Amino acid sequence: MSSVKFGIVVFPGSNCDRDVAWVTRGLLGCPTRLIWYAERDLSGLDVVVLPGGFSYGDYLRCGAIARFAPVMGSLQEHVARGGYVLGICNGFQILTEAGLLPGALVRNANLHFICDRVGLRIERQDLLWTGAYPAGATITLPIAHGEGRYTCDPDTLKQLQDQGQIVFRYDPVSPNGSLDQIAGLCSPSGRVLGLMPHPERAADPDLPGQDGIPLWQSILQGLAA
Ligand SMILES: NC(=O)CC[C@H](N)C(=O)O
Repeated sequence: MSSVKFGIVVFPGSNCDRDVAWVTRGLLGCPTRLIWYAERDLSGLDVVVLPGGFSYGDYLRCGAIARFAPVMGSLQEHVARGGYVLGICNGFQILTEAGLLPGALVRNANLHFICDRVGLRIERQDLLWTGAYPAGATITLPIAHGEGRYTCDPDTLKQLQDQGQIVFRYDPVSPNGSLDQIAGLCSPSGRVLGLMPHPERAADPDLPGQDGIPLWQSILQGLAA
């Protein structure tokens, strides 16, 4: 039993909240609280997860409405206090819409929803999220999105590159046309991570892929230290 406390925000239309809870509570044995989007209490949580799904039916743009949910004000405060946030897929989209991560996720280059397993290169091993992966690791994780093509202006891209904020790159090919093969990035402090692939769908020993397991182990190792 680990004492790392996870919160998972549930928006109307989230569909990966219970998958994340299955990993954090079921497999890792960590205290895990599901937090309805209208709540504001994030006290006592180490890591807040924004899960994948179709919040508000993906109307306007994925994540564009969820960013106005009451819980998002508390999430901003959680970040300001130095708390950790993990945005997976729709969660990553919500983080960019909320300005907690730079840039935007727009329609896949082929205009199709892509459900597949993709290769990824892990660019940093010094973060809370990646410490348990071997240096230079390439892994395979599932993706399932229609708006996963990362884009930003040239100055922002240079800043992301210079500050080492790009954590995951598609390798060898980007399935969705993402700028600079970007699949996941972090805030300058490294405490906020967003990624399009789904590490929670590659953590159960009964599933064919388990390359998500080290991401969850990294968090436990980092916060237990
Ligand atoms: N799996 C997800 O979180 C999907 C995100 C979003 N609904 C999209 O299609 O891009």
